[in-house]
Amino acid sequence: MEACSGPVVNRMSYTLDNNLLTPAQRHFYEENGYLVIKNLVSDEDIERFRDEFERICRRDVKVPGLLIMRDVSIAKSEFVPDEKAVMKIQDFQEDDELFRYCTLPQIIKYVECFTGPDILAMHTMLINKPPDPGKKSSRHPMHQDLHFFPFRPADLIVCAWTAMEKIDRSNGCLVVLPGTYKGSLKQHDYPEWEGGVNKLYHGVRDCDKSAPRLHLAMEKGDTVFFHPLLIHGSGMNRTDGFRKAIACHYASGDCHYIDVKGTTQENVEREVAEIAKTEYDIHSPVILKDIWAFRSRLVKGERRNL
Ligand SMILES: CCCC(=O)SCCNC(=O)CCNC(=O)[C@H](O)C(C)(C)COP(=O)(O)OP(=O)(O)OC[C@H]1O[C@@H](n2cnc3c(N)ncnc32)[C@H](O)[C@@H]1OP(=O)(O)O
Ligand SMILES: Nc1ncnc2c1ncn2[C@@H]1O[C@H](COP(=O)(O)OP(=O)(O)OP(=O)(O)O)[C@@H](O)[C@H]1O
Ligand SMILES: O=C(O)CCC(=O)C(=O)O
Ligand SMILES: [Fe+2]
Ligand SMILES: [Mg+2]
Repeated sequence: MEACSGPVVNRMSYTLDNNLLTPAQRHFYEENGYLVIKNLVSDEDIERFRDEFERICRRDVKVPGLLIMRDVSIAKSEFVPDEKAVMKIQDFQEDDELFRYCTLPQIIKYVECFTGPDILAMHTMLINKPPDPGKKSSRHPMHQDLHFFPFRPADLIVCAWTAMEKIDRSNGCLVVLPGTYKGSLKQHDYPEWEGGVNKLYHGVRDCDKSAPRLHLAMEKGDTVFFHPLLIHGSGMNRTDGFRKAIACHYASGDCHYIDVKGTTQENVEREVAEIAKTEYDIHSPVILKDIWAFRSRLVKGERRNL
C-alpha cells in the first residue's frame, strides 16, 4: 500500500510500496508484468541446488510428493537414473535443500512487494531443458501460468524464476510478451506440434502472433519475477547441455481457491486428476484445491485462506 496518507493519485495496482523497489522498477512492472533482478542468487546456492537435483535423479534421495517428468522424446524409453532422463521436477516442497530456494531472504523480500507480508510457496519446479532431439519438442509453448492455478486474485500471485546458468537463445531462454498480463486468462490447449508436446505444456489457443516477443537472456543467478497472466514460453535448446532453471510460484495468504468447473481451466483439473491417479494412486475424485492446499507451504506470515 502507499505509505503516504490522504487520497492517492495514480496508485500503482500491482506492486506494494515497501521501499525495496525503486519507482522506476515499480513502473516497469506495472507496464510489462515482469521484472529482472540481476545476480540475486549466489553461485554457491546454485551449486547446492544442482547437486541436490543430481541426487534426486540418481534416486539417492527420495522426496515425498515429488513429480519427476521425463521428456516426451524419451517418455517410453527404459528408466535411466541420470539427469539426462529428467526434463523437470515439480513439487519439491518436502526437499529441504531445494526448498531453501523458496525461502531465500533476498527472494522473499522481492516477493513481498507483490504478495504483501503473508506468503505461501504454492508451486515449485526445477526445469532441466534437454538438448532438442531435432523435433523442436524442447520448446515450451506460450502460456499464462494462471491457467494452472485454482486461486485468485491473480495480482497477489508472482513467480520467481532463477537462471542456474547463462541462458540465452542458444539453450532456450524465456520468451515474454510484455504487457500481456493486463489481458484476461485465455483458453489453453496442447499446441499441434508435429514433433510432440510435453505433458501439461498447454499453450494459448488463439494467440496474437504479431505481438512483440522479447527474449530474456539471463546470467547465472539472475531472477525474473513475473505476473501469472504474463504470456511467456521458452525456446528450443540448441546446445548439448541440459539448461537449468529453478522457480517458485508464491501467493498471498489473502488469496482464495476458486472452483474451475465450467471455466477454461477444466482441462487442467481433469489432467491433474489423471496424474494423481497414476503417480500417487489417489482414486477418489480429487478436486484441484485439495491437491494445492496439501502441497503449499507457508514461508512468511499467516496462511489464512489457502
Ligand atoms: C502468442 C502467439 C504464439 C502462439 O501461437 S501461442 C500457441 C502455442 N504455440 C506456441 O507457443 C508456438 C509458437 N511459439 C513459439 O514458437 C515460441 O515463440 C517459442 C516456443 C518460445 C519459440 O522458441 P524457438 O523458436 O525455439 O526460439 P527462438 O525464438 O529463439 O528462435 C526462433 C528463430 O530465431 C532464430 N534465432 C535463434 N537465436 C537467434 C538470435 N540470437 N538472433 C536472431 N535469430 C535467432 C532461430 O534460428 C529460429 O529460427 P527458425 O524458426 O528455426 O527458422
Ligand atoms: N528419469 C527418472 N528419474 C527418476 N524417476 C523417474 C524418472 N522417470 C520416471 N520416474 C518415475 O519412476 C516411476 C516409473 O516411471 P516410468 O515412466 O519409468 O515407468 P512406468 O510408468 O512404470 O512405465 P511406462 O511409462 O513405460 O509405461 C514414476 O513414478 C516416475 O515418476
Ligand atoms: O523454464 C522454462 O522453460 C519455463 C517454464 C515455464 O514457464 C513453466 O513451466 O510454466
Ligand atoms: Fe510458465
Ligand atoms: Mg510412466
